[in-house]
Amino acid sequence: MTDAGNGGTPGTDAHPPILVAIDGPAGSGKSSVSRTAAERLDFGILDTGAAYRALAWTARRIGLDLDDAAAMETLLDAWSYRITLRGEQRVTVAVTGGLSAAAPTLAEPVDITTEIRDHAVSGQVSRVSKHPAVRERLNAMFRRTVAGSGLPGVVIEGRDITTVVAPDAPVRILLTASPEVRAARRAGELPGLSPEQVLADLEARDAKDALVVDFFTPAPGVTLVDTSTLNFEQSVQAVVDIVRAAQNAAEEKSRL
Ligand SMILES: Nc1ncnc2c1ncn2[C@@H]1O[C@H](COP(=O)(O)OP(=O)(O)O)[C@@H](O)[C@H]1O
Ligand SMILES: Nc1ccn([C@@H]2O[C@H](COP(=O)(O)OP(=O)(O)O)[C@@H](O)[C@H]2O)c(=O)n1
Repeated sequence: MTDAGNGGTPGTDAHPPILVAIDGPAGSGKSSVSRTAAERLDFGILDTGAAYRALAWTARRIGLDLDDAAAMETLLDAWSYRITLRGEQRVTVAVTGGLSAAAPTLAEPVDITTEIRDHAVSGQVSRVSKHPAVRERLNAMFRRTVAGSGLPGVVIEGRDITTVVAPDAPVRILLTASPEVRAARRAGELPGLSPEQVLADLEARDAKDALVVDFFTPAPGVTLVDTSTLNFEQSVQAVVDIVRAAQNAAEEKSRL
């Protein structure tokens, strides 16, 4: 498993980046709102769900049992993963070492940016993300990626960023919206599926994911942003305002 990013030269940054941790359930706007907010702040963006999706995609491609924690750990040993932290999102994976015979087409990096959004991957990804050992290894990769990014700041979004991956981040936000609003947003992206089917799939995935991490209740110190009645622009502005207020407060404190 290798670290990922195109944000800078790893290991050469004098200051660790300012972290903005954002969690929330599917369809709350994490990816899209976080990405636009990061652009406005001139920060990078790390979409952690993409790694779980990419791991599930790779395991399915090789024909591994996603419920088998040991098989997922063996895959991680041979897995090379990269994601961009700036600009258009690109996700690539490769499989080397002992597993490469089972996946000859993955010997060189393959771009799976589009494939990881497939409905089939969304339906299976919780089988991979439920394994504590997988989570620990991906979390360590996320921390290394951010620390070595060379960027002034990184917005990192997922399900357990505010609580596990970066509990000390100076800004921590939980984005929520009602299930109906989240399903309606997702249905807009999946024209082949009925809104009822999208709502059922989304609630089923949230229920499975919530067995492992709590992303519905803000942990102490985490700011709740309910986007149910906010449009996209208002949601982005709410996040940017929280980050700017924290930056101003930190500057004020350093002057005292
Ligand atoms: N506040 C909002 N108002 C309207 N649409 C939104 C809002 N937030 C997100 N969206 C749209 O909803 C869809 C799902 O958002 P996304 O960022 O993929 O959610 P998540 O990453 O939390 O699953 C996207 O099409 C996005 O553009
Ligand atoms: N920090 C994270 C991020 C994602 N995930 C898992 O990865 C899956 C895909 O995450 P995602 O953020 O791409 O999902 P969406 O909310 O965008 O649909 C989730 O359903 C979780 O199973 C996780 O367990 N922890």
